[in-house]
Amino acid sequence: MELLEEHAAFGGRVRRYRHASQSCAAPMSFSIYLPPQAAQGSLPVLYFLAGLTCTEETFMIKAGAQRYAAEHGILLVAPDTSPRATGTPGEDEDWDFGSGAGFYVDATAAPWSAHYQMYRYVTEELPALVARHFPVDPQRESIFGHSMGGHGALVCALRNPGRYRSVSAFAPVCAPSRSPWGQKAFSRYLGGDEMVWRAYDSVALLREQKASLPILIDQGLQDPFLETELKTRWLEAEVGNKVTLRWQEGYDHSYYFIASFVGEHLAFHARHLR
Ligand SMILES: N[C@@H](CCC(=O)N[C@@H](CS)C(=O)NCC(=O)O)C(=O)O
Repeated sequence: MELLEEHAAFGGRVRRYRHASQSCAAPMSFSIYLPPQAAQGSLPVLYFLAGLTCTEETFMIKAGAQRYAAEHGILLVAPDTSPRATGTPGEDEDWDFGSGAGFYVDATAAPWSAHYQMYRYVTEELPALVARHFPVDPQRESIFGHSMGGHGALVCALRNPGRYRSVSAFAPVCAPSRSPWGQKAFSRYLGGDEMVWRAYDSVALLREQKASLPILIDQGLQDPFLETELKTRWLEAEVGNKVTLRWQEGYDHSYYFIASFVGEHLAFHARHLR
């Protein structure tokens, strides 16, 4: 692992690393926050998956989560949103597909399948790497995310019952199979068979969910993507009884919204990670 930068924050350290990823057959970058308690022993770990156009830096810079992670003694890990500069033709043409838009799936369709293996990266390779290099208790993991990353967090937790103690999301893409962003990404990463898409669709997964899982979702009512892309009302109608969904009046899709509620999300995860 190559350390790219390091900063003191709230008595702990923010670090950014690059490493050779096996899953993505490419270099991948991630940020980590080590709270002050990391000097004393192993801690619970909370993964954050970011949205379209974001990198491993966005959440660490904009969400203001370090204050709360230091308070609760939780280690934060934020991966990049896709592999980059893989040489895949077309990967930099769209802001909502390819680079910065891996959608947390394991691509099965060429040419994307060679590098775009973000589901495996986030659920297997990165946690193993983090456990090897940092003082984490791998039995105490939770996950959260925003927009495309809210979709990713929900899918990772719902597909691995018992693995994550809790999951939360800010403005998640709840039903990518019904959203233009999701349809564009899934048809190119996974191919045209919509039955296959279900394995990465939170509403579909929640319908079949059996094991109980603490799920918190915050959604702003002034979010410009709410009706077209996020399909939160569809989630509420279909499986609303399985999640705690909070509608937040006046809030939009930005990191100002995330920063306003990130403390409550950290407290929610801290309760389940104890
Ligand atoms: N294409 C638009 C929308 C992209 C967008 O809203 N991205 C969200 C995630 S879906 C985000 O977090 N952007 C980064 C930021 O706000 O710092 C843009 O680039 O402004």
